Amino acid sequence: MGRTCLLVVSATATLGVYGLYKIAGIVYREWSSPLRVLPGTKNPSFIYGDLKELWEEEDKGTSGILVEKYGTTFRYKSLFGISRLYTTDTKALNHILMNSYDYEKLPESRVALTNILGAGLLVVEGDKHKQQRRIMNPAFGPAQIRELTDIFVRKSIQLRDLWAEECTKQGGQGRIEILSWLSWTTLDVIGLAGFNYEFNALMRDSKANELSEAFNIIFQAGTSVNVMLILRAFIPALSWILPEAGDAEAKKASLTMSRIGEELLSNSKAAVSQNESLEKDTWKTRDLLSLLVRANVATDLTESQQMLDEDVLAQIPTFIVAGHETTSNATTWALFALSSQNPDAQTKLRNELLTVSTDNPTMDELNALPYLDAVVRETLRLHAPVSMTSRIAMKDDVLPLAVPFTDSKGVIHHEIRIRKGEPLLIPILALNRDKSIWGEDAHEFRPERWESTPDAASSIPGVWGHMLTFLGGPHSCIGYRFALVEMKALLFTLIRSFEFELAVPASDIGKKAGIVHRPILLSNPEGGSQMPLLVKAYQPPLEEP
Ligand code: HEM
Repeated sequence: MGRTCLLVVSATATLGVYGLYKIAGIVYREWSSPLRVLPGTKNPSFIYGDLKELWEEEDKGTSGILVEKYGTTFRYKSLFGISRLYTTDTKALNHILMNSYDYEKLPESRVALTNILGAGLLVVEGDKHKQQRRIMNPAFGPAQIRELTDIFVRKSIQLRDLWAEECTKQGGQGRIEILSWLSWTTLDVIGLAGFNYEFNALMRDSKANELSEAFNIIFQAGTSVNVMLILRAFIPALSWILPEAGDAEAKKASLTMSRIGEELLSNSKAAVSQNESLEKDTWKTRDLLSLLVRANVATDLTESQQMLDEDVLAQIPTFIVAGHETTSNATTWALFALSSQNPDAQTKLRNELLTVSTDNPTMDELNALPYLDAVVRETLRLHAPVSMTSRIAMKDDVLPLAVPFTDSKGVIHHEIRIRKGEPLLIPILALNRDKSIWGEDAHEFRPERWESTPDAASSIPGVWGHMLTFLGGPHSCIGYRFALVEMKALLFTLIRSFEFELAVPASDIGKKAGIVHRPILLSNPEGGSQMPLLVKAYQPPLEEP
């Protein structure tokens, strides 16, 4: 007993000393932080610092207010008063994004996602990222997306017909919760276009599909990553102390995902090798996975440059995670904006879309519609589904600034020193809504602004559209062309067929910040993510006799 007591006391003492050592390290790092020269916020809370205000900005969709208050580059307080950098300076962000191997994604989120998804493109860094990106880039090129367009259109038409039935059932005008429907549609699309798999998510009566069920268990009904998995990635010891009740179920789901993934991969391989012997015209395998399998065996790659089967497999859940809720939320926000923020734009868009004589447009026909393009751009600027992301500096570095700042001694600084290990925010939405770039009406939904893009926007280091919505640099969204054409196909089909109105007062629509920004009803936040619209078939006006 005496011995056990001694052991407990010495273990507690060791832990105590270790704790003090760690705290002293944090205090010293803060005291010696090069960020101390930056103008700083007032630190409203010792525990939360400015985090509550930052999250509130995200939730209320008022991104950019802190920038208006403190300028382009400032120091905010994170938990327990630790200083962090906040910058919308385009030169600094360009430096971070273009040198993406010196500014990696946070290890905590990478570990959590790797545990769930495997080492797919969303989580790998360094040489492995370069290798995967090189092999996968061609599968996301314009020619490939052109081939996939009829899947986008087919699924949009299926959704249109289902909404028409709903309207009829409800006596003409239907109250439809569009977010769920769009989410089922984009899941079906990514299944077919991503790996030739039919989720049948839009067929609500059919038995839940095995893969989507497994996926829902792991991702809690597709809304957010399992918090416990993230916590255990942060603190691996938790797996020992707190075996989670749903663990067995999650493991089973994970095994189901792996088994189906392996089947899909072997089907893809078989189809690719069969097609290799056919004429190019009869080439049938156009889904992303098959293109990836094909690129992975390309003759200019040595065996060591090729991706391992397990890495190819990891791309299946990666496509689902990255490409499904992002696009459904973006399309939901587009319909919200056209219903309540600018209903005239809805009419103008419909008039343009009705000039097309087919219900089955090609990618080129969709891309030739200027107002549709402007509506998609304006939606992705004002309602970027991923509102911010983060990085961590892998080495000491210096960030150049386009807009210098003045410290408390009146010294002007044209750059900021960054220490290895410094976490950094990339405020996507704040930059997309920055009044100094977009003008005083930056918070308004005005597709016409795309008739002449402001000069200042050209300095934004985004891969597409003078905005950060798909980020920029080597880690930018590989699926942006896919998302754009899918959104266009959906809007084309739905706006031609229906008239949309918000089913609740606009002031009741809020945003729930998360990895993806989702709409909620402020009057009923417990009701979860939703966007109820009143939908009725569009009736063209009668022609004058
Ligand atoms: C409107 C729809 C979409 C938006 C707003 C969006 C946004 C983004 C953003 C902001 C990132 C960078 C995240 C970071 O590095 O922190 C990203 C990465 C990525 N996205 Fe998308 N995305 C969309 C649709 C898609 C689609 C349809 C796919 C696939 C079919 C896809 C696949 C990916 C992948 C694989 C990455 C990781 C790329 C890398 O790190 O190299 N995304 N996306």
